Amino acid sequence: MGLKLTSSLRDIKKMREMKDKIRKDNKIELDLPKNSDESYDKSIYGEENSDENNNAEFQNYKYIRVNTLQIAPEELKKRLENKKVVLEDTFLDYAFKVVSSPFSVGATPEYLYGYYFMQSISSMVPVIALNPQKNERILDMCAAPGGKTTHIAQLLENEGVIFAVEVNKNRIRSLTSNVNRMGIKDVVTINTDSVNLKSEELGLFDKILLDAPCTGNAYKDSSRIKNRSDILFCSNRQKELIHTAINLLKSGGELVYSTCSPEIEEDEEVISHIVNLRNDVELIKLDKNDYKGLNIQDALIKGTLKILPPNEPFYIAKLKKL
Ligand SMILES: C[S@@+](CC[C@H](N)C(=O)[O-])C[C@H]1O[C@@H](n2cnc3c(N)ncnc32)[C@H](O)[C@@H]1O
Repeated sequence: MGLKLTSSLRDIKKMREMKDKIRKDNKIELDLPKNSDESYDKSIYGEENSDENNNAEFQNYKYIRVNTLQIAPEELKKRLENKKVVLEDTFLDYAFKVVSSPFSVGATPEYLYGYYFMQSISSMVPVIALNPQKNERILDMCAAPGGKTTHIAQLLENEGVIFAVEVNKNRIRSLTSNVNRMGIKDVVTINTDSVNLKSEELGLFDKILLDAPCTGNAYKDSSRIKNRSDILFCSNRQKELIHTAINLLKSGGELVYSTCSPEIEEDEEVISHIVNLRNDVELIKLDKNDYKGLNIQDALIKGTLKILPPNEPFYIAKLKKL
């Protein structure tokens, strides 16, 4: 099955307009390719229907993140290997790629015991970039089903506080169920719209993760149809959310912004918007070399990262409140 990653947005004219718009903002450095816009486009998204991409869906989701609150990675590895699951190491000592398995890895007793979470390796990067530390107050603004909330919790070793906010009532159930399954004790779940969160009610945070609602990607949803109005709707919502996020950060506090959409309007443009509009934020540069084994590169804004096929597409940026 070929995966279509091209779209009208990737028209060269459109790319030029977007770059010009971002280029006008002199606060952030752009990492533009030396060659043409078209080759940048290809280098980001790959060729449409290329053979390389055909196996991508398998590669994306067959990763497990070991819940180190419950079991040591080597112990879980041994248990799964005894059941003929073939695992491969990743750049994280607590995450493995599932090369093959005689059964669904979501249907094992170990999964039910909360020993691991299944997610793409790309979706672990925002939490690594956030670098949560014990005893910090952390806000996860768009939390369900909890892949990143539970990842933050294991790094805090149940010593900290995580406020996990989710607007969708049904999805908050899956968040709560994952938090409980994984034996996490320091998460407060809140069912509300994060745009309306106020520091007067919640206090200020050391770190915030804004894993924003987005139009997604063709790897996650091969039938994904994105149109211009969906992308702009998401982009506007993302800009509102990131404003709220900055308001909720302590001075010196840090925010990681991520999406699993490759669209510039939902990625670079949101960061460009906030950095240029507000005087109380600055970009913290992320280093692609910190994520060995992933197909990752600087995005149009240098120091913000784009993860590319065959990994699940993701955009990650980090900001600091001054
Ligand atoms: C990309 S998903 C988050 C995935 C999650 N961070 C994880 O790692 O499992 C975005 C989530 O944000 C929720 N959401 C959308 N708009 C929101 C808002 N205004 N406030 C809070 N949550 C929102 C969606 O319902 C969805 O569950």
